[in-house]
Amino acid sequence: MTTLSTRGLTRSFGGVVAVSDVSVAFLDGKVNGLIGPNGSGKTTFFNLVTGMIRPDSGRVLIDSTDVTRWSPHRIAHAGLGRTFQLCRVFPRMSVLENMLVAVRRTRLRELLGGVAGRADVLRAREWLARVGLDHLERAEARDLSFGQQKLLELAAALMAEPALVLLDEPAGGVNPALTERIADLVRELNVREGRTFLVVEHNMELVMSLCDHIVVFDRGSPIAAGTPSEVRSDQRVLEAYLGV
Ligand SMILES: Nc1ncnc2c1ncn2[C@@H]1O[C@H](COP(=O)(O)OP(=O)(O)OP(=O)(O)O)[C@@H](O)[C@H]1O
Repeated sequence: MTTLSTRGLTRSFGGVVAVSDVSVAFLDGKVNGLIGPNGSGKTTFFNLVTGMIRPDSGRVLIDSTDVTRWSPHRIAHAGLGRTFQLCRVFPRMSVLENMLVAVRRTRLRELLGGVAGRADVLRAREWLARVGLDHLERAEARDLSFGQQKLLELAAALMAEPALVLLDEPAGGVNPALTERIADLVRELNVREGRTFLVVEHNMELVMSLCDHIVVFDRGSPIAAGTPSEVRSDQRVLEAYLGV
């Protein structure tokens, strides 16, 4: 099990405090949700915990290890994988190559010039089959639909076998059928393999049906946390969304 928590995490951009004194803990082995109105600091929070940007103050902990100033690469090695809101695949590489690059990025040996091993190719094909993209392994990533690219990005993140997976708007811009496939995959990876998820998502129906535990941000800070039904009936959450 891998526990992600923060203590007093803070980050400003110019005069805007995007993430303000955030101390939260996510639940091991569960699907955690992070929701909040536009601009409430969710993506900045993701970027802070994955080492993409540095906090002004505060700490990020994986289990009891302080990973606050670690590089994204080192944090990935500690078991934390992620996808991006706007999806990051290599457009001119094939689907299979995208999967293998993901492995190489996490392994120094291969960065220094190795060719992907047979075992990696087999594993890549297994993941592609699990996300339903195996028939497209030779296609260039840019020829996939946006939803398929998101599935590819998720499959590539899974090549590193992360214990904890952060998904930034997995359903954003994705059609309902692919959204359902992504949701099924998250459930399966969570229930069968015990992987922990942290999902930022604007699709409330999906968040409420997928997540066990939800943290709600407003103006850079958590204002509520609990089960979907607890959060849904919380007055502060309703006010934040209605902008009252
Ligand atoms: N690189 C940046 N430079 C300047 N301001 C930024 C930067 N990144 C984020 N912000 C500001 O920080 C605040 C939080 O933004 P952030 O993108 O983290 O929110 P969010 O909850 O992910 O929003 P959304 O739901 O729209 O994706 C916003 O006011 C945003 O304008």
